[in-house]
Amino acid sequence: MSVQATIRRITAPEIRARKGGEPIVTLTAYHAHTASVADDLVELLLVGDSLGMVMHGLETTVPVTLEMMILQGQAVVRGSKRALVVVDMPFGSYEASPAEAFKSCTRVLKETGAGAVKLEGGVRMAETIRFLTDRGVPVMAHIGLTPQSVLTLGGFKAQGRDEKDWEPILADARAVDEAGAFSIVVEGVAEPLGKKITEITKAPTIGIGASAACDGQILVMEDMLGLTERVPKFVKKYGSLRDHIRGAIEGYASEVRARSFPAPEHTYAMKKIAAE
Ligand SMILES: Nc1nc(=O)c2c([nH]1)NC[C@@H]1CN(c3ccc(C(=O)N[C@@H](CCC(=O)O)C(=O)O)cc3)CN21
Ligand SMILES: CC(C)C(=O)C(=O)O
Ligand SMILES: [Mg+2]
Repeated sequence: MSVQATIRRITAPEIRARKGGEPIVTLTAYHAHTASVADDLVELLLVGDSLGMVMHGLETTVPVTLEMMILQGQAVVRGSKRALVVVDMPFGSYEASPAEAFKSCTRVLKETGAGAVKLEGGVRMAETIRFLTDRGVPVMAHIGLTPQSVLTLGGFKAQGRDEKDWEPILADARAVDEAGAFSIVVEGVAEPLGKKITEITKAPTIGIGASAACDGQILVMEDMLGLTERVPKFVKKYGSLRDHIRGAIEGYASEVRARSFPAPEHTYAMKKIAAE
């Protein structure tokens, strides 16, 4: 058996090679259970810092910590076998310098077993993306609507809906592409801009609220399952888990109240005493 045979995961270079090919199917996952359900149906699982909003009820992703990302990254790696696991770097863990980013990113890769990291920012993060990729850290970039900048942007607002705003976003796309990102998340941009970014980059684009022309798509799993209470405009619900869960809990509650649960098959009988 070759040493390679033990590596069954999809790798960052394999995702990179998908540019212009079959669309790359990706979702977020925060836990072992959701990771294991989705693992063989998607190519890539992102442990998004959106977990702060979705799992913890925070208003933004700003308070999310490296410890939170590492804990859920470990869970997703344990729950999956085949998908490439990418962990979002949280606000404050990578922006100050390439050296600080390297320290935070290698901590994530070592402690979780994930195959890559993602960080937000274009031109301003290009030097860091080059520094990391040159030193063995595969980086997924994230441009357009970058939620960690919500405090300076003044809200989660779609970008590039006026053509005069395109140039800085196109410059971001070029910068992260040339810096060696293996793929680029393009979030919350006008549809023609999402298409244009996809046309000018060598790395595959993963759209969320961007364009069907992107090389792949991502959604927050809880959003598309219909589990999240409020969702952005770009979400399509492919399920209605909230209703499904409520139905199950109503069934349980009524049977507990009627004393019809637990039934005999859910209880332990006494051991039979051997005849004397
Ligand atoms: N559940 C969830 N889904 C996400 O996709 C997601 C998160 N949380 N948290 C992290 C970021 C934040 N994201 C967001 C959050 C809100 C809007 C939003 O409310 N947008 C409005 C206004 C758009 C505008 O004015 O331009 C919308 O109507 O979609 C968009 C993206 C995307 N990410
Ligand atoms: C929505 C994706 C791209 C993300 O960054 C997250 O889930 O945090
Ligand atoms: Mg994120």
